[in-house]
Amino acid sequence: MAHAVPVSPIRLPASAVEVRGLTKTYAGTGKAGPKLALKGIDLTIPRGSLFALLGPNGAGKSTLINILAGLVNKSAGSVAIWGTDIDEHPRQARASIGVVPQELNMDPFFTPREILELQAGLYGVPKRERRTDELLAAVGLSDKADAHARSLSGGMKRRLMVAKAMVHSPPVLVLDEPTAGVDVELRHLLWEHVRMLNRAGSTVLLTTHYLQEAEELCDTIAIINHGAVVACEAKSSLLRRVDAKAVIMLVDRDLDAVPATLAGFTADLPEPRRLVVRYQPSRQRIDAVLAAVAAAGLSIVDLTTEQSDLEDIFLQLTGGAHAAASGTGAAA
Ligand SMILES: Nc1ncnc2c1ncn2[C@@H]1O[C@H](COP(=O)(O)OP(=O)(O)OP(=O)(O)O)[C@@H](O)[C@H]1O
Repeated sequence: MAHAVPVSPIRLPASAVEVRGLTKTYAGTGKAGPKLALKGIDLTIPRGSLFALLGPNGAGKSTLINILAGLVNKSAGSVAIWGTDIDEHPRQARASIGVVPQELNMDPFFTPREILELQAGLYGVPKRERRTDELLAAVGLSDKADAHARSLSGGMKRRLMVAKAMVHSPPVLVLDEPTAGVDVELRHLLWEHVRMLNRAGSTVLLTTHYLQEAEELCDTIAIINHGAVVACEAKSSLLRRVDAKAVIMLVDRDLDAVPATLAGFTADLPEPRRLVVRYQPSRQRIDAVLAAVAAAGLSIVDLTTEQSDLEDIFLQLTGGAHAAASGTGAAA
């Protein structure tokens, strides 16, 4: 009688990346003394997440990414990528991660197909397992497969870099400033592409100076400042951290001053008919604001509300030492 062979479940790591007590001190050069770039950080990147790493210039983002990529040696602490310790099994750890660097470094005389084939060779991917055509199609470059890389636009080159980082099918993909310097339209295309990769199962870690990019694209956000992690949590919980909302009302008559009925709130009168009332949603309700306006005998003609965004939280957590810009602007 045949016995059923127990099927062993595929073992997936609890988290995509686990960083514990990670420290990096760069040796001093010339007059400059040693630089402590990472101060014993702990960081967990959940499996399947679309994770943003934010921080002002010099915070330590590139240092962290370069350690993950095996390009910079850590001074202390441990790093596991897809469950593999980078010290114990460096090759296996490196095979679990694909890094798209900021600079578009590629040989201009090779074609996208050749670039992907070379990269696959570098990672020892056997010919029959290569997915060159599939990857070119995935990044929308099938029709450029045999064109010289120098003839590609900046956006095409960036997409080719993403394909290049994926030739060895790493479960973790790191994108360093993926949309730096690209126009708004292309940025949206790249975002869509990153979402698609994430839906297809890749854990994506990206660094960005565009706070809007992190807010729109990512589900988990870490902020580092001066080599330390100052926040690492789900975007929704991070956004709830700043407990402040504003309600802006246009009222039916001119006022000389903020009505006394609004004494329990922080209120301004920027124009005779425009009242701005700030409140803390955790302990105050918008009904109370509206009731206080009604109690002053005013009718509301129009009303809008404003909520704190990632920029407020970023500035609060990094000490505002940094001129962040929202919208399409850069935070650097
Ligand atoms: N090779 C190096 N030698 C000495 N110091 C370095 C070296 N690389 C980085 N640093 C320093 O380490 C700190 C962290 O730098 P890092 O490049 O990791 O920051 P970052 O967050 O990536 O900044 P940016 O947003 O400007 O890219 C900075 O003070 C930087 O000057």
